[in-house]
Amino acid sequence: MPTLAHHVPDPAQVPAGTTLTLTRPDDWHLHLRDDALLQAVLQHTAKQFRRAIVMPNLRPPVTTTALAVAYRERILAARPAGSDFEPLMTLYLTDKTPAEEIQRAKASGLVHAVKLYPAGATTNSDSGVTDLKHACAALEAMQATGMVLAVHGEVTDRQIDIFDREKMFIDNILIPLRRDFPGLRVVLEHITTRDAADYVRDSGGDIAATITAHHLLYNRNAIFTGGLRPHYYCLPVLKRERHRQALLDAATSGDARFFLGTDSAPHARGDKEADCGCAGCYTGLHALELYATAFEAAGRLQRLEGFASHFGADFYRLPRNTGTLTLRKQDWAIPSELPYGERTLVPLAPGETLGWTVALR
Ligand SMILES: NC(=O)N[C@@H](CC(=O)O)C(=O)O
Ligand SMILES: [Zn+2]
Ligand SMILES: [Zn+2]
Repeated sequence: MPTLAHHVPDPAQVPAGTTLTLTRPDDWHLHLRDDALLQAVLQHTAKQFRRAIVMPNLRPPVTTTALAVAYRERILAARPAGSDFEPLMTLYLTDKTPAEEIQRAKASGLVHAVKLYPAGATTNSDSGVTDLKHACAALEAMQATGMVLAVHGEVTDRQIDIFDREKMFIDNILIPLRRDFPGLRVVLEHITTRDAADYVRDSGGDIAATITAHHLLYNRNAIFTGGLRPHYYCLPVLKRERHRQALLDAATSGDARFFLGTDSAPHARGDKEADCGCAGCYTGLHALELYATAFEAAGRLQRLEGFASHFGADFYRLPRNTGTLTLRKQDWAIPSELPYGERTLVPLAPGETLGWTVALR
């Protein structure tokens, strides 16, 4: 097997032992799953983040406020002892979501976004929206109540090259949608291209984007280094280096429209190492260490706090956290796998060494 050691960039800019203290960060795009997998991953996220926007793509999907409230209870029950982690719930938009469901979600105070999965775009998206014209009533209610629309921004037409699906979504779906609903508050999730970063930076109105650690650290070569690397496969798929550079520029620019969303998306090892492997990278274990590595490589560690701890809360109109988290420049070996039940989970960059450790909170 070829070594993966060259994968994580090797910045070596900051002396060992340096510490970086941030306001406690939040994760604005996270998959926690359910049952045994929820049990396995929640402890990792709860150590790193105070709050997270929890994605609703369970089977069956979280389509109602009642389901979101019940899911929230399961998450709270799975927290490690003493944890004050707070799940921020989302609803899964379908062709049939009624306006009243949006009003109920808003009134609950527990649902903070509604998620648009174009049907078939990604993991567990088959109940997603087939055509936005079916979602008009829900979108109007979202616009009226200020509920955030969180978007998986890829077209699903198989004729379109997979590397072009994000740009095509912006041009053909997002721009017309925002023209029809100018007051809609939108987060374009897990952006992967220069086109998306330019669009979010330059267009007017209430729009922001989340950026994952893996899209800041890797380009598409990572999927094919010496052979096929399923643990680097996610959607939207990693892109060319020039896109990675644009994302790193955006994340480290200090522009409040760009903030942290890990898109940590755990799948059992066997479900990724398969004929038709699942999309998703597991970064819940070491998200902040990965982001710190990317920001350090860009020479912009001082911009990490805004990105990780301020801008997302501001966009979601939630108070910024109190308390702090400290990262220390200290080598830390990423485990090659993690047990959960009878199965295992492979974190991003298994077996590699990161230069940062979460020291204390
Ligand atoms: N990002 C992924 O590759 N996978 C996510 C779904 C998603 O966020 O699109 C998952 O739920 O596994
Ligand atoms: Zn997605
Ligand atoms: Zn996701």
